[in-house]
Amino acid sequence: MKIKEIKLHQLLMGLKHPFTTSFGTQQERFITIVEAIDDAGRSGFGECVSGEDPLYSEEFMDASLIAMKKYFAPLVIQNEIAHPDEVWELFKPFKRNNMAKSAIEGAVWDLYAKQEGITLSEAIGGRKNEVEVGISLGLEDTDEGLLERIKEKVEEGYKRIKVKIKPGRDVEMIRKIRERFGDIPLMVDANSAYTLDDMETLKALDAFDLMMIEQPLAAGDLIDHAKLQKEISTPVCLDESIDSYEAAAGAIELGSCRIINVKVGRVGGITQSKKIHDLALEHDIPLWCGGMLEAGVGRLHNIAITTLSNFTLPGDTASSSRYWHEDIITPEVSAEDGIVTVSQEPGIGAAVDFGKMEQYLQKTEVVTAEDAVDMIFYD
Ligand SMILES: O=C(O)CCC(=O)C1=CC=C[C@@H](O)[C@@H]1C(=O)O
Ligand SMILES: [Mg+2]
Repeated sequence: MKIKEIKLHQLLMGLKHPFTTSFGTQQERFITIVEAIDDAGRSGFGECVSGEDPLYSEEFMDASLIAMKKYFAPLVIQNEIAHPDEVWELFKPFKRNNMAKSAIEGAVWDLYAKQEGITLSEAIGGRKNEVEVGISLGLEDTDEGLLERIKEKVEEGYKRIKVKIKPGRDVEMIRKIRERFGDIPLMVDANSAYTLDDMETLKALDAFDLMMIEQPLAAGDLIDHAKLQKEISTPVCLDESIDSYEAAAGAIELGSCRIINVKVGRVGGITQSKKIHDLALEHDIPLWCGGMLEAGVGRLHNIAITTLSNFTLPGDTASSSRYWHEDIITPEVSAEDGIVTVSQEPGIGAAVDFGKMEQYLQKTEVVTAEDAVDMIFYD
């Protein structure tokens, strides 16, 4: 495959409803849509999921944009790529910057699938025609406000409800949810807000028969999570700590978790996600696909990865309309009773709608073959 140029479409999208986690409240989302264009004028799309600030992880959009422009976009233009699995190898000398790598790699995967006339799911090796999805709800100002949101989403049929917790908004809040909604599939995500000093609180959560507790302790930690998992019966699920295949292997070996949330961007792309998938399958660790408040392109990539067999738990990929007044793809992602049907159109399976994108577009930058990877220590 020969990629002629890459466009980086930088969007600013207002969220319909503010999203509050243990580390802050988000009202809008900066998103970069990567468009890789081949000699025949076909386009493949990826989405960069870095945050605006390095709060969820060390990556943030300004840095990702530089990494994409300076290294990863030029590398895929300057090299002939036979299969998208080669992209990770091409990027390998450059450390981390996984979300930037994944955005470029994702566009190459979509382009490859379109060139082959197959769906992205088929290109990855997925088998499902539909996937089950849940919803991730941020903290509300009051527990009553959260209960109202949950009621709405349970009625919409989402297959599980994930709520954010933080110290002071945990045990009592979960008790109220259980009292009101009985035994709905429920999980919590702490975004690394606790330490082992909070063992009493974390143990108290065991009483609520939660599907899992996601990333209770420090981002990157595996040791303390292994200690915690020994003390509680609720499965620990790791998100922020699994930033590579090696981290997944370490977590499995140490017993740091019983479930893994795979975010394609966080682990460096689809090729790495597949590797983690196969490893987890071998060790009976179920997976689900986490969300990063994506626009349509990222949602479609998430759906494609979820079609792999060991993504057995409902993920975060809720309907486009839960986040955006208008998404940038046609048709939008739509969950019916917690089920998303996988499109049979080639590639990501929906059109990027430039008309709709216009309202969010801040800037488009174009990277061509002339934009060299200018490194002092690189030949
Ligand atoms: O996209 C979604 O609906 C999931 C949102 C979500 O839970 C998260 C998005 C971005 C960063 C984190 O706060 C977080 C998570 O930890 O999973
Ligand atoms: Mg999380």
